[in-house]
Amino acid sequence: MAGAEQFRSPSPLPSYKCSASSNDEAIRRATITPSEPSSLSPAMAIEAVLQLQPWSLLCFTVLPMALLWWAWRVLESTWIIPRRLGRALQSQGLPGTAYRFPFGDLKEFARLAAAARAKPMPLSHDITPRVHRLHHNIISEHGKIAVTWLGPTPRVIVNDPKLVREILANKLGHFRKRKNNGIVKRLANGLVSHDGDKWAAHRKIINPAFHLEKLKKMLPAFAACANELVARWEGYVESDGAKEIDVWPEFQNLTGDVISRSAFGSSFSEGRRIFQLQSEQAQNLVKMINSLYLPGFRFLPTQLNRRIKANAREVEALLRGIVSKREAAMKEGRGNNDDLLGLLMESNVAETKQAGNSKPIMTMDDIIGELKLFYFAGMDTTAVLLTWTMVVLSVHPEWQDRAREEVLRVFGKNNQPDLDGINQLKTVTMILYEVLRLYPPVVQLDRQTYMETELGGVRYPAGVVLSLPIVFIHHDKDVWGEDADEFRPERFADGVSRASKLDSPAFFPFGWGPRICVGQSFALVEAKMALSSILQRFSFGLSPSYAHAPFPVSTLQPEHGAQIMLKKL
Ligand code: HEM
Repeated sequence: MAGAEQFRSPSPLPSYKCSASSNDEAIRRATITPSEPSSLSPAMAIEAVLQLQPWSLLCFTVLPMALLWWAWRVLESTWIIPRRLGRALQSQGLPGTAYRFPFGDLKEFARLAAAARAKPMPLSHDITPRVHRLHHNIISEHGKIAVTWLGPTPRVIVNDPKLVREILANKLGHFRKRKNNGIVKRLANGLVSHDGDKWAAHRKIINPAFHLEKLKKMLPAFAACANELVARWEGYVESDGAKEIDVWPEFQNLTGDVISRSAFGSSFSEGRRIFQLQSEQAQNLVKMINSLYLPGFRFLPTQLNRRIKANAREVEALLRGIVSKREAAMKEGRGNNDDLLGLLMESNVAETKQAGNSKPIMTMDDIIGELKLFYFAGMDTTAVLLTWTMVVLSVHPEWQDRAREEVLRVFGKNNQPDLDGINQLKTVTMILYEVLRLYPPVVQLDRQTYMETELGGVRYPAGVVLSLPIVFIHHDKDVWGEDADEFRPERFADGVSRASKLDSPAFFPFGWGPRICVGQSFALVEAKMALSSILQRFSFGLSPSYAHAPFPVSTLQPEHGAQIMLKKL
């Protein structure tokens, strides 16, 4: 830099270079040679800094300090804290791969993930070797509780159902959800991203909208979507032949439509656009996670980031329009509260009144965040449940026949399934539970210790990430018996709590405790309605082109689709 001079300041101020032309006076006062260090008093240094031009102040003081602070935070979170946590766990003799910090397991993980992706597996319900292979290997080597590192983050894998229940029940408030990264929050800033009082207030408002009694009002929406699906399939299939259909995208459309219709009633067509955009956003998110994703990368103007932003803006605008219209209608007494949005707004008003607040507990932005989340949390989860059910019933035609017999007995061949009838479907329920056990849509839950806590005889410091691999618990022979990898719906004949060998439940497809899935009844009624409509009209089997490849993306999806041969009955 032309004409630059140096001055040295006493600790803690670092050395600076500044432009003499713009700061002559400040530099004259502050410049000292190494031979006269004692002549700079702290007051002089502060005065010198105060006299710098704003831009040089920024360049030579604020920016370096910010950089130093950022570097310290990175070092702290990627090295110092993880090492401390890892050492605290090792010192208690917790088994695992704790010494392979930080890249040993990452390399192993990449190798196993590549091997898992390379080829489909034989059609077996034992999917654990393919899904989360790293955790699978660690558990088989080190037991039900083990430490590992995923990159710089130490994790404790907890594979014991009793401890999983204890963590998820969170009676003492020692555990919290792992903080979402910013992208997930931007896609759906709702219940899943909240903690503490905000979560509790939102959950209290949202719960009533999903009560079984309220779902009755949404049943026509469920039925309309199921009818559309089967009518489309009937159009594909010739009357005497069989037709191959990839049911995975079909069910994604169905579940997106169901949420649009049950959330927005008459504004359904805008809802459909939202669900298209949200699906694309979910795929973009996966692309982002699969690419080299480093903190801060999301702010770069890459094509993917621009697309994500544009989508988010459009979804936001559509939702804002729908909510504003509904607010106006409610003020004029024309509000419709037969759909999720109406029920949510009604519950918001009631809770706000009860709390004696002048401002609504959930703001417009909050409501938009929750609506986005319904798509994000409710679409692919239910779509994969239906997809794996079709695959499994194709492989086990005897159960397909039993389910069809039950559906025909309850509804006949042509009658529209209703809630009373749906509640009588015992075999269908057992089948869906068994599919949720073998192919849980959410394969793993994460929690983090919020404060030092004891669990199963080990003291965990605050900040440890706990991975709860639901998929392994659901396939554990100690829990379910030697036939754990087989499809045996009859194990649920006496309900969920009697299904395993243990005397307490070990079935967590919807989570457990206070944060259990708010939409579980919604999802099950929706799945039963769709499955009943399909069983009433079609028989089905696997297509020769089907390749079994369960793969965990955000949910446990069929990597190469789910090609099913449909035949009209
Ligand atoms: C088969 C279908 C579904 C499965 C397997 C499923 C699974 C789950 C699981 C495991 C959780 C707990 C996450 C945790 O504890 O960290 C959860 C939470 C949640 N689910 Fe679902 N879900 C399904 C359908 C739905 C539907 C249809 C909706 C809404 C329309 C929905 C909305 C939510 C919401 C809002 C949460 C957050 C609850 C909270 O944090 O308080 N889910 N779901």
